[in-house]
Amino acid sequence: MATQLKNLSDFSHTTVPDGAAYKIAIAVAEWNADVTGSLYKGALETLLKHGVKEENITSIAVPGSFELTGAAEILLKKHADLDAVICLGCVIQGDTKHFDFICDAVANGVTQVGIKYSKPVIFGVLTTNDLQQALDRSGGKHGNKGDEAAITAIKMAHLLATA
Ligand SMILES: Nc1c(NC[C@H](O)[C@H](O)[C@H](O)CO)[nH]c(=O)[nH]c1=O
Ligand SMILES: CC(=O)[C@@H](O)COP(=O)(O)O
Repeated sequence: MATQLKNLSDFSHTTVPDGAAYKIAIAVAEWNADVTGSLYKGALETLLKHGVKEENITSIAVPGSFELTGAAEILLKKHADLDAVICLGCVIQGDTKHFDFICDAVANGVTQVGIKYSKPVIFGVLTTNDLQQALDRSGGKHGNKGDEAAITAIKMAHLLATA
């Protein structure tokens, strides 16, 4: 499987633009808080490492991943100067189809919000079969999806500013 071949958070630091000029928001779901807390820590540290100023980072928490779409809408409607929104969550398969509905809703929802506001809305949501897969991707052997989301946000903000 692809993920067994590499750490998904490996990035060439020379290809990441300087984030000093960008204002970025992070929306993080509280469901599976141990996992999403690690995603958030990784995203925040990565933004700071790549030059985003602490005063230019806005963070909000929402109950679950399903609410991330609403969070992105609220943030971009209220803060027109945002350059990107990072949405972090962890959806773990249970016994019913609820997992499918949440995953589809948040993936499609954040996509539509990004299109609506012409701003990068980054899908940093783990959608896993079990807790171990989530732990492996939030600071474990397969890296940290939060790091990846932060790098993506900076790259897309740079693209928006320079295209
Ligand atoms: N089971 C998970 C949820 N469920 C909650 C939903 O996201 C939502 O808050 C609820 O349906 C009310 O609208 N959320 C996750 O983020 N992760 C899960 O595993
Ligand atoms: C993704 C979920 O909502 C899930 O954790 C809920 O579990 P279940 O499908 O057993 O109700």
